[in-house]
Amino acid sequence: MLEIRGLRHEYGGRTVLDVPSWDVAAGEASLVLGPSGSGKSTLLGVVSGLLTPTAGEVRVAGENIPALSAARRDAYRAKHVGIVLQTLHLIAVVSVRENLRLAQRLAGHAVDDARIDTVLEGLGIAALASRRARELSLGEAQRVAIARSVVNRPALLLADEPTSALDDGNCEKAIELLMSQAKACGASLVVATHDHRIRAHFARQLVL
Ligand SMILES: Nc1ncnc2c1ncn2[C@@H]1O[C@H](COP(=O)(O)OP(=O)(O)OP(=O)(O)O)[C@@H](O)[C@H]1O
Repeated sequence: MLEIRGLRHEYGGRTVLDVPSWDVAAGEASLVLGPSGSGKSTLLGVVSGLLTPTAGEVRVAGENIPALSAARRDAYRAKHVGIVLQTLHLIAVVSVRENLRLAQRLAGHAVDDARIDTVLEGLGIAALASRRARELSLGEAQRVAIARSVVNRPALLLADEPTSALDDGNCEKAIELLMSQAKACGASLVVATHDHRIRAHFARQLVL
């Protein structure tokens, strides 16, 4: 699903990311570990097509993402990539359902409330559908962000520090939910973190 070759990224002539070779198979879960500043967010930015690397190939289902035009990269991200960031970026003043409908529209899909209900039920938050995002607890908001990331059945689910703000119980739950949701849509999961608590969940690890 994901094949990286000779990937390098520089800021101001300083190399901040250097990944000679890395593969993630379809449906596989993989952890990217590294201390602050080691390039984890840069790697996810490149894989999601938000950032054009200085050099290298990033193939997703055979397509070299950095070589696509900006418009095609946006379309690729909307259709095939789900992203959960540490800052959840929910739209605070609209309902949970509207947040998910917006994700469907942005991906060019028709609104599908049945799909939204299925995803919310799978995450145990069906009762929150009409609540405004700003009225949610952190744990609830995180589940909504996971729901939004999978609502369009992505091929690739990326999570940047999804657990570092969570206590041990919620940390376990968040990882289990990410894994079960990735499995439910057959997505490859890539979690970038410096949180060593979640290491044991991942057989495959890339250390930056
Ligand atoms: N826009 C930018 N301009 C210049 N340098 C940058 C920029 N973005 C990131 N960097 C630098 O690139 C390096 C890698 O940053 P990155 O955010 O990828 O690390 P990270 O491993 O995700 O860190 P953290 O765990 O703290 O989020 C850091 O040294 C950072 O200072």
